[in-house]
Amino acid sequence: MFYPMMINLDNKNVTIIGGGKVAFRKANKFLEFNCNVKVVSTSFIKEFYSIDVKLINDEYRSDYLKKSFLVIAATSSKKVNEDISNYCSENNIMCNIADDINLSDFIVPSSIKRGDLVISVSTMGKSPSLASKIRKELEINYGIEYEEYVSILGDIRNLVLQRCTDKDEKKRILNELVNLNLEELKKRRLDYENNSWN
Ligand SMILES: C[C@@]1(CC(=O)O)C2=NC(=C\c3[nH]c(c(CCC(=O)O)c3CC(=O)O)Cc3[nH]c(c(CC(=O)O)c3CCC(=O)O)/C=C3\N/C(=C\2)[C@@H](CCC(=O)O)[C@]3(C)CC(=O)O)/[C@H]1CCC(=O)O
Ligand SMILES: NC(=O)c1ccc[n+]([C@@H]2O[C@H](COP(=O)([O-])OP(=O)(O)OC[C@H]3O[C@@H](n4cnc5c(N)ncnc54)[C@H](O)[C@@H]3O)[C@@H](O)[C@H]2O)c1
Repeated sequence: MFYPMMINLDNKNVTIIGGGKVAFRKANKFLEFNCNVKVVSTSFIKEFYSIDVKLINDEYRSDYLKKSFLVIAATSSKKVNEDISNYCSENNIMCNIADDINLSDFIVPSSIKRGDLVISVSTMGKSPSLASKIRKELEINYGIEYEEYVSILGDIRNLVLQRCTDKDEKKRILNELVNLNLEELKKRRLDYENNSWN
């Protein structure tokens, strides 16, 4: 079973083997999470040349996986993908094998990111198409305005945690904040910055 968790990828090395559309989709997604992405492949689709990743035009060799925090095998060769999986398990590197969930230590859910709001959907590999369809529905329901909304919630939460000493009161305020709209939330932040509680 795959356990959902959030991994800190700040400045971590992610290595992707393969340069097709699957590798590109994964590379592009990782870039949203502030890590160093290296892609090794015998060919690259043109989209790779306009994103901020290190491209190495070569066949897979295990040397390329050294010092990787995460590895994605997305070549069109089942054999190469299996070799990558074997190297990773022998060397305790977490890997995702794009054509074999059973060889994967982690799988990539479909997700949307609105600043610090991240919503992920997985079907445990039963239907990536359904995960993608639900992601598209979420994109409509949770628009870019959520970026600011969550950021303000974070500001207010810090103020409440600093200034409110009663545990139940703290919980009540934090739970109720999410029912306010953006404008009400901005006003509340101002109120709390000026130290008035209600
Ligand atoms: C979510 C998403 C994230 C991403 O890749 O970034 C993702 N697949 C996406 C799309 C997609 N993938 C496929 C189709 C064609 C329709 C179909 O086959 O169903 C479509 C639809 C499309 O293209 O629109 C084919 C496919 N996928 C896998 C296999 C191999 C296998 O089943 O073993 C094959 C057959 C390959 C073949 O036959 O050659 C395996 C995996 N795909 C996963 C993730 C993991 C499980 C996620 C989950 O929990 O459900 C897992 C297990 C491993 C992994 O990749 O991490 C991304 C949607 C992004 C978005 O749009 O939001
Ligand atoms: N997980 C998913 O979401 C998903 C979705 C569709 C397909 N797949 C699987 O992912 C894999 C890749 O799919 P794609 O559509 O991107 O394929 P693709 O054929 O477009 O790309 C494959 C890439 O692998 C590279 N490659 C092949 N052999 C290599 C080697 N020895 N060393 C380095 N690079 C090598 C090729 O140059 C090419 O860039 C396939 O196995 C496919 O079945 C996974």
